[in-house]
Amino acid sequence: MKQRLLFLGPPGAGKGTQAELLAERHQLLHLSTGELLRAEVKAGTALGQEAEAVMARGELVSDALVLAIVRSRLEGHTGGWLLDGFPRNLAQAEALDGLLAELDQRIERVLLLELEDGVLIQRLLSRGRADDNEAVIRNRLVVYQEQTAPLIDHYRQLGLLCSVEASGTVEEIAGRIVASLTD
Ligand SMILES: Nc1ncnc2c1ncn2[C@@H]1O[C@H](COP(=O)(O)OP(=O)(O)O)[C@@H](O)[C@H]1O
Ligand SMILES: [Mg+2]
Repeated sequence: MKQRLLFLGPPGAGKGTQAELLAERHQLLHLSTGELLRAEVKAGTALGQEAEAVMARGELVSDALVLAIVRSRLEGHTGGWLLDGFPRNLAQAEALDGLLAELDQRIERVLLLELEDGVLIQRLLSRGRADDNEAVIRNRLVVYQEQTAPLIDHYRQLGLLCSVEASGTVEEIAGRIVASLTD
């Protein structure tokens, strides 16, 4: 099975849920930049203080800050990994390429979780995180379309992209993901 993966898709598509499940079942390192940033905010670190207001608006925190977080976790890790919420724009994708070249590793597959906007918004509203109110959700979807969606073509051109229908139950989606990683 492929062991070095990116999860791509809009907020609410289920990246975190599926990434956590897959990581646990296949002993992969799960790196969610959103989770790591929220932990920094909670701990009140300098980094967290810098990120908090940006996250509350649904915008992206600085590429340098996020890259530093990812770098610190991937350096020294030799096994498989699964990145969720990173890269989120082309600059981050290029920075990741540079980091992986240094580590002599490469992305084996990019899983795009696809789901229609209406369902995404319903899922996010029922989740109720601090940045899950309607105005911020709309902004996160705009930021996704403008900054993150261009990564779809980028990874398609590299022959790494695999689309997965992200509707249905957690286990149904997990089944589709595993099937797409073993072909
Ligand atoms: N790679 C990243 N670059 C910049 N900001 C990020 C990144 N990852 C997470 N964030 C910040 O954390 C917030 C929440 O991210 P995340 O938990 O991944 O949301 P979701 O999974 O709902 O898309 C984002 O709206 C953004 O402010
Ligand atoms: Mg998430």
